[in-house]
Amino acid sequence: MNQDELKQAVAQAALEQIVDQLEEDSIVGIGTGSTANYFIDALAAYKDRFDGAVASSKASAERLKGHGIPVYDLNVVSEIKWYIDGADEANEHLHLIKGGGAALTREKIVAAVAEQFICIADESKLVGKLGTFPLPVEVIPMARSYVARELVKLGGDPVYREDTVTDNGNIILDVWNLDIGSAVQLEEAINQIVGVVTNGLFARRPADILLLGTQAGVKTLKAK
Ligand SMILES: O=C(CO)[C@H](O)[C@H](O)COP(=O)(O)O
Repeated sequence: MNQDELKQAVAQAALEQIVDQLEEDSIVGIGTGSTANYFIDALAAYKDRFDGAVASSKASAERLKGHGIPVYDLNVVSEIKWYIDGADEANEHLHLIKGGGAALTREKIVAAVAEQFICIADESKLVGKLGTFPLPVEVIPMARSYVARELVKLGGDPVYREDTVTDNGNIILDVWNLDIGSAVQLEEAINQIVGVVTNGLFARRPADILLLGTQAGVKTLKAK
């Protein structure tokens, strides 16, 4: 199977995990990216079995609406049972790096609200140590240079992602060469920098389940 087929397989596996539990008032939290897109497309076949979705990006909201799935503002939703989303990297603790698609802040918000975060990824995303993929940091535009200098003090090499404006009107710094020892500590330290909206480390709120698409089938990983 190629990478896209692996992504499609984990999306299908995630659907199978939740489909029997869907109720007419269920709201499903939906992530962003190509793997999440496969999940949206698979979920569409069951759109009459649940109420609707909350999306972590404008792009996902458009895709959901294109399938006729109602999309709710998070502020009118009190309960989300599942959040289904991809990742750029995952480790055995189910700590993640996310934000390759620049949606990290909304992803983190929906993940925080959800009871269960089901991460879906192909096997290339599982790593021994996080940090080969540059860590995305969403930053208020006027703070870009200041935040970049502070990230250098933390040992990283920030690169401005040109031509990218997030759905929240901010910019992204991709931070290379970070030594991610304690992901929780680093996540908190970066978020303390004034001007940072949030960073793409999901360690304080890791995934609950990682469905990993491998050549030997879909594996289910729980945090170690
Ligand atoms: O964090 C994300 C978007 O901000 C995505 O989940 C991540 O980039 C993985 O994308 P894909 O499923 O296309 O490999």
